[in-house]
Amino acid sequence: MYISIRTSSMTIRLQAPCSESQSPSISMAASAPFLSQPSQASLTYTPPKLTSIKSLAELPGLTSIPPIYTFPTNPNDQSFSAAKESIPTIDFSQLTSNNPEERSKVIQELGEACQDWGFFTVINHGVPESMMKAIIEACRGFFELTEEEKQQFEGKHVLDPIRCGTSFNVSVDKVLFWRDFLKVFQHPEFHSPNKPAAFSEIALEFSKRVRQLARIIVRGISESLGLEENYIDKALNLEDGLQVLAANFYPPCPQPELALGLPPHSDHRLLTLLIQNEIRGLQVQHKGKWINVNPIPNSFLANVGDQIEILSNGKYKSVLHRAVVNNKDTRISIAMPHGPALNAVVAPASKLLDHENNPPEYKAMKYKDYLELQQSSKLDGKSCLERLQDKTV
Ligand SMILES: O=C(O)CCC(=O)C(=O)O
Ligand SMILES: [Fe+2]
Repeated sequence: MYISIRTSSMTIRLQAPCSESQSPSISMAASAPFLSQPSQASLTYTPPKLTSIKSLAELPGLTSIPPIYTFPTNPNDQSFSAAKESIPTIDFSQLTSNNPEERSKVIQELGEACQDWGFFTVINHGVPESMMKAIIEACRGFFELTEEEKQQFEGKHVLDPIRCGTSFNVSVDKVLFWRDFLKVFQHPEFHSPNKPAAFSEIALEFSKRVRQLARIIVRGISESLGLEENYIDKALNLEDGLQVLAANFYPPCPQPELALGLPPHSDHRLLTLLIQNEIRGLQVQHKGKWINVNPIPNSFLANVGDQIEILSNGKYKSVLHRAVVNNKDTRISIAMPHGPALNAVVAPASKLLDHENNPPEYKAMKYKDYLELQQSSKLDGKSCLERLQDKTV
């Protein structure tokens, strides 16, 4: 399938991926007016392979987006909350406090945040701001590598420890997303692209710190559910838990109202901790309406993933969120999802079940199987989690 893009000086035809057998890249076939006559063989132009939204966004004079990036109905659905509600804040320092009253208060706040929002801002976390900025710049440096350099890291399988690409999964996406990504496994084994040079050192330090935060927050969540502090740690073997650095790059888009960076989805892990540059773009669904998230400097945005929804038997829901794009600035976000060990089986905690009044709502599944299912399917709301919801019990 070919699609045309008009820039102020030429028309470019792109070959869009349309079947699973095609590689996750878009090859550009030239049809600039001055090259359009096949007889002019000497003028044959072999354009570079277009593998990223960054290289498309940087085409000089791009004024419209190719139809493959255009949603049939307005993707930026207008049902925004008029209320001035904002995501709750959790003071991380209180989670590690020796003062039992302070700790029980923050555990309660954490439980309420998980139940009412599924999202919360984490402050006083102790990760130096310079480190947060350095990892964002390291990721920017990765996306700014040449297309050829990045191609070395184009993973083929969802369990490849280093994988970069564009959209979500171009072999299943019907409409492409205005986003490039880099996903790197950080734990139980640390991986890193070898470019840019400083990436590895910064990523190692940053992910260690973030994993410590995540484990302490997960203990707090466990306690807030009325489980033992270490219940989730032990049940899902978090010592070997999967931690991924998932960086998103959203360049300026000439028609931001027609495109999306990421569609509404829930995160499939236990807990994601996200940082972002100063550009807005994330929206969270709350009480059926979308809320714009304002980036708060020096904080992490945490959200509950599908595995917490399963484990809590639906008491804490993984919440839909999406990324919109803009026509001025590049937005970079780094999500650090923390999951169970790949071979752990996730099921509702038995202590939270009562077979008469609170039967299990989700089937048990090995985390590795869930991960493969989610990453190889179309990103579509909570469709993956819904496959586990056992309505027959
Ligand atoms: O870019 C964002 O803020 C959202 C990223 C996200 O939802 C994800 O990577 O799962
Ligand atoms: Fe997400």
